[in-house]
Amino acid sequence: MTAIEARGLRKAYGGHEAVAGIDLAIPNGEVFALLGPNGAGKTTTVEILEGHRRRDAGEIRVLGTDPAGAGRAWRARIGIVAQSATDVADLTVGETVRHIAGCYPRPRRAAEVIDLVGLADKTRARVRTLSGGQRRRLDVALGIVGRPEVLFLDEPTTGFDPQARRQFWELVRVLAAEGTTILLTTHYLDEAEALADRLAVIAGGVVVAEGTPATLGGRSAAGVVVSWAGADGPRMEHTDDPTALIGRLAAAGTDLSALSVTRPSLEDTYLTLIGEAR
Ligand SMILES: Nc1ncnc2c1ncn2[C@@H]1O[C@H](COP(=O)(O)OP(=O)(O)OP(=O)(O)O)[C@@H](O)[C@H]1O
Repeated sequence: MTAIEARGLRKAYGGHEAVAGIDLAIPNGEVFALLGPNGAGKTTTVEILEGHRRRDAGEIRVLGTDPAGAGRAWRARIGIVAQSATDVADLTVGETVRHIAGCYPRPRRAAEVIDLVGLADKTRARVRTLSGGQRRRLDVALGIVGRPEVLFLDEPTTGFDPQARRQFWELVRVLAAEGTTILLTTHYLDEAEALADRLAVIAGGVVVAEGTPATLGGRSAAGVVVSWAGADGPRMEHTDDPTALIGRLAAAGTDLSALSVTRPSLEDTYLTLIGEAR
């Protein structure tokens, strides 16, 4: 079954079309990343799919339901980590998570969720005393406490230190292994590469490329760069056939002790796609 489906999605603010015809089809259990520069239309798309923003046109189904008219039962199956944190009253971390857990029919245990996001030692701390990254971890806890079938993560790791990001990646893998469908927006290409089964690049409100991290934008078919230590200093060559090139170098008695063969990184591919879309 397709967990998230959008066809011909459009949304304009005043005269500006922020989302200009987006199609998405995300099967159950997939981790899907939306990439794109600031203002590309990612958050608008995600908020429409969450049922938090009206669309101008297009067909949408999330868990088989149009989010625009969906009720409490549907909402209980959805988890949201929005880009801007929701204001919470002057509660502790533990009270906040327990309070939100109470809104769901079959929540995770609050202590388990707090532990999963690495805030166990902050359970009794007031939310207003948390650091930015700790506050973001709490947002993630609130997004997953209801045991959602579909989880929307809008730039979830902004402000995380490197260790917290790795812990969060592990958490996403656990949720994915449990069968959660996850739609993630991120500006971290390493995050998309580490987590996403598939990804789409959005620019100017349209999808400019879609694929797996390995194949996006023809990445797997793109040539490689072979570099080695030449007699007169470092040498490099672009080639589609590294085996033949290295064979020729070896036959010519070239020193290959510093040989390297590299494909364009996901970031290289992304920047090329964004550049072409301008
Ligand atoms: N409430 C609003 N009113 C007017 N314009 C808006 C509103 N929300 C978004 N926009 C505009 O729509 C466009 C898309 O914004 P959106 O937030 O969807 O982009 P994004 O891809 O999520 O960007 P970022 O990476 O910066 O979060 C931008 O030009 C933005 O200025």
